[in-house]
Amino acid sequence: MAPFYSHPFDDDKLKEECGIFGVTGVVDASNFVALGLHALQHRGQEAGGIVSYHPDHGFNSARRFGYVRDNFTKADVMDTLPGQLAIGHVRYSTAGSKGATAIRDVQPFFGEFSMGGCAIAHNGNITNAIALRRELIERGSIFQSSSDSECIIHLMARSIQKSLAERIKDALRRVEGAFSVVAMTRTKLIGVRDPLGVRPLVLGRISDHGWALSSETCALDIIGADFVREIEPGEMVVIEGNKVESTRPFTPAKSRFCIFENVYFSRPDSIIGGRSVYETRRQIGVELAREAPVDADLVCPVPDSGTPAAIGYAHESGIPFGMGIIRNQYMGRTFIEPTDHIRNMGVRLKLNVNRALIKGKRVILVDDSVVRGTTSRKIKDMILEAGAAEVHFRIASPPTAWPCFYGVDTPERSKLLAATMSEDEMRDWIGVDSLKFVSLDGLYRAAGEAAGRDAASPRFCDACFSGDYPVAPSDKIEEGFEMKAAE
Ligand SMILES: O=P(O)(O)OC[C@H]1O[C@H](OP(=O)(O)OP(=O)(O)O)[C@H](O)[C@@H]1O
Ligand SMILES: NC(=O)CC[C@H](N)C(=O)O
Ligand code: SF4
Ligand SMILES: [Mg+2]
Repeated sequence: MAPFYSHPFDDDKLKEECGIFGVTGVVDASNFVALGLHALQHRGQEAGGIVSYHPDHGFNSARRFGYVRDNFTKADVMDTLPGQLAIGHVRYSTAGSKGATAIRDVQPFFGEFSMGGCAIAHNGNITNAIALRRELIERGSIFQSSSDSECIIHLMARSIQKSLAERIKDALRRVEGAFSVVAMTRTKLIGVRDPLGVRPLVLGRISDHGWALSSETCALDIIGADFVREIEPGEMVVIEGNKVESTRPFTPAKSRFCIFENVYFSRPDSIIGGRSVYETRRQIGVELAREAPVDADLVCPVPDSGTPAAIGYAHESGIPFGMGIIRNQYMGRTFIEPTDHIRNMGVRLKLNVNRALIKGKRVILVDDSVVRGTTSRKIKDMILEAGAAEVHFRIASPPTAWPCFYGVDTPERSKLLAATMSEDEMRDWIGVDSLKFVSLDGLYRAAGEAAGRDAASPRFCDACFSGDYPVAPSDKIEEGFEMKAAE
């Protein structure tokens, strides 16, 4: 077991991933970044950081555990981040330390080079980070953190290229896995997406003088920026003044955007690949209703992430939609609790049954995913206890049977319910009258692929459902992870 990849929450369930944001050409850039990160908070709640540059004050940074709103709204912090160029990161760890344990793992990372400073914020996960770190340490690099992302800074330091942008290219050509990166030098804002474009990254325009790079379009909306376009898979943009220069540093590959962004990670008000995430989710519900109908009295979402799919299911089936489960908006995320006991309680604290609506009804519950099954089991107990006549689960993604190695912190394979049980066994284990998942083809149709999944050349990464990993997770294979056998 690699020491810097293990932590006490390793049995936890599927998580979001990081959010990255950067702006240039605006006064008080760090305040824009704070707003952008606040809009991306759903992608990472462990910690956040901002780096800014001002010609008189140089590079400054602030990194904090916890929410953006609790850290980057205070004058005593924001006053230390002057300048018209800034980037930021909200973290959900996939490598290195977890939770609020090591501030040195909180991004952006910064390096001082002969040609000036450079800060980097990374969303994704480097699948050869252990091998790279080993090699870099053997060759003299002194790591400051346990994060995979820090490899990028050290690879840049070893590059012989003359400009920082060229050094970033050199570094990222050695990196395997998933990366969307926002970086800054003294004068440039830089955005890069890995050749498969697994993680999102978009470009926005602020009035006629500024630019923004963001994980999702919802964070452009919050600062009133206009969405210009997506950074394309394998593309690097270097923004200086009013100029956006685009290059393709990597060997071209067919893009494989993460399909789970559509199901769960991205905010429903974001636009991905020209489609509204909300609409895709609603359409998954429509597909589910066609594939897995059931006679019932009420369709209820597991809020919030199951809501658009439940709306689609109700519409397509003609069964009334109702809020049978109410979410306490002030509850923190369940993931922060360290033990199973408290985590299980977390579901109770966060979600409560609307008894008056549920009593005596045959209820269809729609959730986005089943990972360990903890949530489904708790909710079923709550619904039955409130007097439901029947409980049917409909899930807006196929069974999650494989871990993600590209920027989402999934449990090891043996802890995934679908890795060890058939659909019927899962139904019995959760204890519901019926349990059905949308098919992979149905999910692709909902995401805009009318013909379903093209097995020879799938449009998305769907490895957590299919076991078809577009990039071999070499570190994990070295640790003993077994890939799915060829069919
Ligand atoms: O099968 P499990 O291991 O319980 O995991 C699946 C659940 O985890 C997520 O919800 P979560 O409670 O993490 O957060 P959410 O509020 O974003 O839906 C997801 O939306 C499912 O409801
Ligand atoms: N979820 C992410 O994108 C995480 C980025 C990086 N791998 C980290 O653990 O900090
Ligand atoms: S394995 Fe799943 S969660 Fe990870 S990138 Fe692929 S589709 Fe997304
Ligand atoms: Mg949920």
